[in-house]
Amino acid sequence: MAVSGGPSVTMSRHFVVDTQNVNLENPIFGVRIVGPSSGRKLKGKVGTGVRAVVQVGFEESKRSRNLKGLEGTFKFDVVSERELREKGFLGMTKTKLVCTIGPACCSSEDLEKLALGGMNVARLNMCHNTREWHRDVIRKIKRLNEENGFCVSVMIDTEGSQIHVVDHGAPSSVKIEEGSVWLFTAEKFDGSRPFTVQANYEGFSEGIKVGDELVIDGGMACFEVIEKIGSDLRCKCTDPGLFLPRAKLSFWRDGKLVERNNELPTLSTKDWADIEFGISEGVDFIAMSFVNDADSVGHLKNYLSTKSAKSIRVLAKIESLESLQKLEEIVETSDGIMIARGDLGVEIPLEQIPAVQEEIIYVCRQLNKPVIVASQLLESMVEYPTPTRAEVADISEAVRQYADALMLSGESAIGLHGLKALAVLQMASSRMESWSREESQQQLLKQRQLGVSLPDCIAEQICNSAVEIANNLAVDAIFVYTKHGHMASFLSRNRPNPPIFAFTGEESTQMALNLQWGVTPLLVDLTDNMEANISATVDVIKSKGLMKKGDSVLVVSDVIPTRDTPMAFQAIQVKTIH
Ligand SMILES: Nc1ncnc2c1ncn2[C@@H]1O[C@H](COP(=O)(O)OP(=O)(O)OP(=O)(O)O)[C@@H](O)[C@H]1O
Ligand SMILES: CC(=O)C(=O)O
Ligand SMILES: [K+]
Ligand SMILES: [Mg+2]
Repeated sequence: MAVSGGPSVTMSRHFVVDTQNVNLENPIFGVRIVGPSSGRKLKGKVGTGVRAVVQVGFEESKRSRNLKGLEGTFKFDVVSERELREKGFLGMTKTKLVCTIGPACCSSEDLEKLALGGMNVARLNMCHNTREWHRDVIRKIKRLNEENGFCVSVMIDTEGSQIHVVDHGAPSSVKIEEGSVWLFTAEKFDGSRPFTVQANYEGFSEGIKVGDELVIDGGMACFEVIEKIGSDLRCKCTDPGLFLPRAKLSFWRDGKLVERNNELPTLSTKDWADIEFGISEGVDFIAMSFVNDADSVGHLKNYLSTKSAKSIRVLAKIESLESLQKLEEIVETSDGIMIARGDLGVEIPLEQIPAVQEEIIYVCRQLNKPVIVASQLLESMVEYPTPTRAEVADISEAVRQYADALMLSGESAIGLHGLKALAVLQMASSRMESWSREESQQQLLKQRQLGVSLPDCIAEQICNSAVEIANNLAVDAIFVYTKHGHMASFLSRNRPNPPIFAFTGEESTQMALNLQWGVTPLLVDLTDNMEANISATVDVIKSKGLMKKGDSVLVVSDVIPTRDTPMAFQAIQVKTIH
């Protein structure tokens, strides 16, 4: 969609940068609008070849005269390139897809199919399988990225500490009849002992009283505690159902959860060993299970920086009652959030999950952290080749709420139709994205100002305004040049209509941005000369035939101070392609 002959716009209106909350210690701060005749206010139609520039900085900066050429060139990952070629800018999917890798999809061929199917992040759940198995999968993914031109990030998900069943006397599920009496113990037993269940943690019954309710997997079956013998519990089934392997145990009293995770560390000795493993294998994300407070997240982040692994992003999994109570501080401290609805449903009544999900997504957007909606999105597809209508509605709701990413668990890890499930995720999210656009439901967020320092405030406001401009002008794409990904992430936070192409010189930034809504991260050697960076990247896309005359892009760049440009500034430019 070219802007040539497009809507008449009063450029100056869009470029108002809200400086109300900015601490204006520096009096030279201001907005400069550069039109075709520099210095004059630009008013009227945006036509082909017209370029408008807004610069915000501490003072008008000197243009670098050192027009060095671009050192390197960038490569599209094969999936983004194909998607752009097939569907055009507006057709690119915004919602990111995470797939859990398990025995059903761990061969190189399977992983390649998932990558081609749109997997942005591969998740390895350290609860299962051996470290050697995980290492093998990580290396296969890295090889595919390198040799086949994919861009798939790797996430490990810690096992965490949780009370669950180790042994219920059978390899798969066991039926629980109404009225049957079972012994729950932490002691290991050999072979099969009927009506006996081993829990993983010897303190599992601490503080539990006769009369408490024991709930299996958030409602798969219920028991009443009828006797306490030492630390063992004798329980009578009040609501029949099933024990699955690793079934989770929660205790309830007077309709309220008996909170108990405090006794267990968020990161166990095994988790620390898995984290070491993740660092040595160069993973991009660590998802921390059963986070209860911000301190544990901060602790892991500090640890990673002492290990020179600061670029690994830490995602806090929200799956306990306690984490909900401390949501804001956890979101603030972490690099992103996973709404782990599976375990969350064990800790809070199921009917609260939809509202809690919406609230978490809202808080994450406010604080500008990527958020993944996880678990049971397409549960029926573990077995069946088509989803239920309710599942499609669930996916659509998460997309409508503007979650950054959706995650498959068992659907890809052990399911019979993992690839199909991925296709359903992509189709359903892409449909809802375009619907949202058509319905123009995208009002700008009533945003909280996040920046504290003046440069941070400027970057944030620039991105908010840039998205408004991009939507109003209906540009085809937004280009952002970014080192650490902050500007790209602020653009994504505004959920713009056009796709965001984030050019970065840092591989860790590229891999981290893989999780952010609407962002296609591209690795490129950036020089200090932003004009040269812009024209070189545009040239590459043009030379691939992915952009044509009349297409328009909005460019957001961050010029870092150098000897030639001693002042840092950010600029928004709208360019049409000749
Ligand atoms: N690496 C693996 N090896 C074997 N089975 C796996 C593996 N990863 C996942 N699975 C299987 O897929 C199912 C769903 O996987 P997933 O990791 O999402 O479980 P989960 O219980 O929801 O996650 P979490 O333990 O983090 O709460 C698991 O129950 C397990 O049977
Ligand atoms: C993903 C996960 O950990 C859960 O849903 O519990
Ligand atoms: K886990
Ligand atoms: Mg979980």
